[in-house]
Amino acid sequence: MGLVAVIGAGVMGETLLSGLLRAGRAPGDLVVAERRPDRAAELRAKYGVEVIGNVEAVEKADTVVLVVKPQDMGAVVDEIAGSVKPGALVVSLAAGITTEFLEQRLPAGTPVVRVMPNTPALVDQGMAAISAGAHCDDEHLAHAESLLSAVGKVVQVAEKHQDAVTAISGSGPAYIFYVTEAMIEAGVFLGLPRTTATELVVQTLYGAATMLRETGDHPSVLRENVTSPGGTTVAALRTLDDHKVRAAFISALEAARDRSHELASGQ
Ligand SMILES: NC(=O)C1=CN([C@@H]2O[C@H](COP(=O)(O)OP(=O)(O)OC[C@H]3O[C@@H](n4cnc5c(N)ncnc54)[C@H](O)[C@@H]3O)[C@@H](O)[C@H]2O)C=CC1
Ligand SMILES: O=C(O)[C@@H]1CCC=N1
Repeated sequence: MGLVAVIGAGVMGETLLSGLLRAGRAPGDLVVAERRPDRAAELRAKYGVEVIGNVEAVEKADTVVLVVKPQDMGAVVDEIAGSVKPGALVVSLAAGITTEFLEQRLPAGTPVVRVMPNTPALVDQGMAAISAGAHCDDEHLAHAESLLSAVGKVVQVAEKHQDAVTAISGSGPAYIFYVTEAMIEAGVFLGLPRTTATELVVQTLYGAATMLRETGDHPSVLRENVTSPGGTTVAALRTLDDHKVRAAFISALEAARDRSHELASGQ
């Protein structure tokens, strides 16, 4: 894999950087480029990594990982294109940005992998989907996979599915945190102390997620097991249906999918 350059170290860039270090990669095997000087200093102090300019980082990197916002991607790629080492792999973690967008701006034949990660990578429980660009071989894909598997699961998907993946697992943690907040507020409304409500909700989510993963049972089966006839759960679920929560989820994820698609055009 050689030297890895992380270009853009905000939330997602730091998540990947910290995961690679946790997985045993030496700080000397990584360089970071970050536009904000205060952030650069923070990362240098926290991780002992070299933080340098975009071009300088790319010049020496065998793998270039782009983690800037989709809206900044065109400017960054135009800046670094002339400095990418022949044979270096370019990996993009940006929502919406296609491999074609990058290939058109990079030297002809540059291998590009598009990745959609998510923030649970911070606790090594990430979910990343990867797609090959036009000049990628199996070795390039394996290389990108090994980078992301340091912080969680990795699946390969056809690039046409990446906007849907972004809507589901890329943005997904936010929906879960939103539901968590709503359940905690409901607990407070029902008179529970906030700390108690929080502990109940977080452990319930963790337990339910663990059941889904460990039993492999369909969520409908697991939900039915909680839903006693004429009981409390069915009363709550009926109210959720009255408020069209299931339909709202479908519309919400459709909006995220569409927004991901729009981001490709720099909007
Ligand atoms: N936050 C998330 O949950 C996820 C984010 N992503 C993708 O990761 C990318 C970054 O997102 P976040 O980390 O959330 O954003 P962010 O705003 O926290 O980080 C972006 C970083 O790039 C830096 N930057 C901007 N222009 C630069 C330049 N020209 N040179 C060097 N550094 C530059 C910024 O200073 C900032 O620190 C986006 O493309 C996003 O679609 C993908 C999946 C999940
Ligand atoms: O909200 C966003 O655009 C990024 C991509 C997926 C998660 N966060």
